[in-house]
Amino acid sequence: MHVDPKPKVLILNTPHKISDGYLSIMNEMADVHSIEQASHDVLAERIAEAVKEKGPFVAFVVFIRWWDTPLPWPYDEALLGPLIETGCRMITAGGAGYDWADMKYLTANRVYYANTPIMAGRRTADTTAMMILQALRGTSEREADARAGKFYDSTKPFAKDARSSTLGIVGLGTIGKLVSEHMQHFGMKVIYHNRSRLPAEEENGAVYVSFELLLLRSDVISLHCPLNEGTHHLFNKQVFDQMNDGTIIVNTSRGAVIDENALVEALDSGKVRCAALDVYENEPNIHPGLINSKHTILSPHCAVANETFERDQQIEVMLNLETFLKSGKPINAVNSFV
Ligand SMILES: O=CC(=O)O
Repeated sequence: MHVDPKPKVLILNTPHKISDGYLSIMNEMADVHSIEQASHDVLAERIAEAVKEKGPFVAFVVFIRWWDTPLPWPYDEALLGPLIETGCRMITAGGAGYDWADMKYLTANRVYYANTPIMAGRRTADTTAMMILQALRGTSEREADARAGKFYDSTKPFAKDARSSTLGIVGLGTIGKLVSEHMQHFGMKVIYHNRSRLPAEEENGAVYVSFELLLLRSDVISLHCPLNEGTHHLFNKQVFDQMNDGTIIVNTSRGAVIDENALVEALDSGKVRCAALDVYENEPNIHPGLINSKHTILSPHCAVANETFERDQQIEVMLNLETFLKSGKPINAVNSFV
C-alpha cells in the first residue's frame, strides 16, 4: 500500500523539554527537522543549508528564545527566500506582534504568518494592568524615597485614584480588550480609539472616541496598536502637546509607536506625569532620558515572560501547525490573500 510521505517542517530551536509531549505529537504530524537560533545572517545560511540538504519544507515553525541575542529578525526575503522559493507556505512564531516579519513579502508570496495571540495577549494584558496601577500610584518615586531613607514625602502630590480616572486605549484588539476588562474591575472608565469602531457587542464597556478626544479625556493612555507605517511615532511632540498636563503613558506594544525624544521632553515639562514602558525604540538600548527620569517605570521587554509562557507558546504554535497541515490555513493567520 502506498503511504504519502509526511510533510516536512523546519523548526527553529528544539522546544524546551517541558514540551516533549508536543514534540512527539508534531513528529506524528510531520517529518521534522530543526536548526538553532542565531543572528539573522548566520540563520540565513543555516536555513539555506537545511533546505538544500533536508527540504523542501511546507512550514517553518519558530520557537523563539527571546533572551538569546542577537535575535534573528527580520523574517525577510534574505532569511526566508530559500524556504519560500521551494514551497514553504506558513511561518508560525511566538508573540503577538509581527512587525519583525516582512508581511509585504510574505503576503505577495501567499505565505501565511501565524502568531500566538492568546499566550502573549493574556500575559501582556496582566503586565499592562500592573503598570497602569504602578503609574497611578507613582511607585518608582515612592520606592526611590523609601530606599533613600525618606519616609512618606507629603510635599509630593497624592497618587491618582483609578476609580476617578479615565483610561484611553489606543487599539482595542485582543490585548486592548483584556486591559479594558482588567481596569474596569479597578473602577476605571475606559474609552478607546481604533481605525474604526468595533461592533457594540465587542466593546464590553469601552466607549469609542476620536483620537483627538482620547488625548483630551484620558488620565492614562495605554498603547496596544501594532507598529506599522501608520503608527510609527504616532505619539510625537504635536500629540503630546494636545494632552492635558499630567497624563500617564503606558506602552507594552512597540517602542517606535512613541517618538522617545518627544516623550523625554514631555516628561521633563510635566506634560506626561509618568511613563510606564516595557518597549523601546532602539532595543536593547533605552533612551538615557528615560533611564534618568524620576517619572518612569521601566522593564526590559518582558511583559510575556513568566514560567508558563514557553509551554503556552508551544501549544499555540502547534495548533497553528496542525490547522495549517489539515486545512491549508493556520488558525491564527494575521494575513490573508485573495
Ligand atoms: O513583544 C511581544 C509580543 O509581541 O508578544
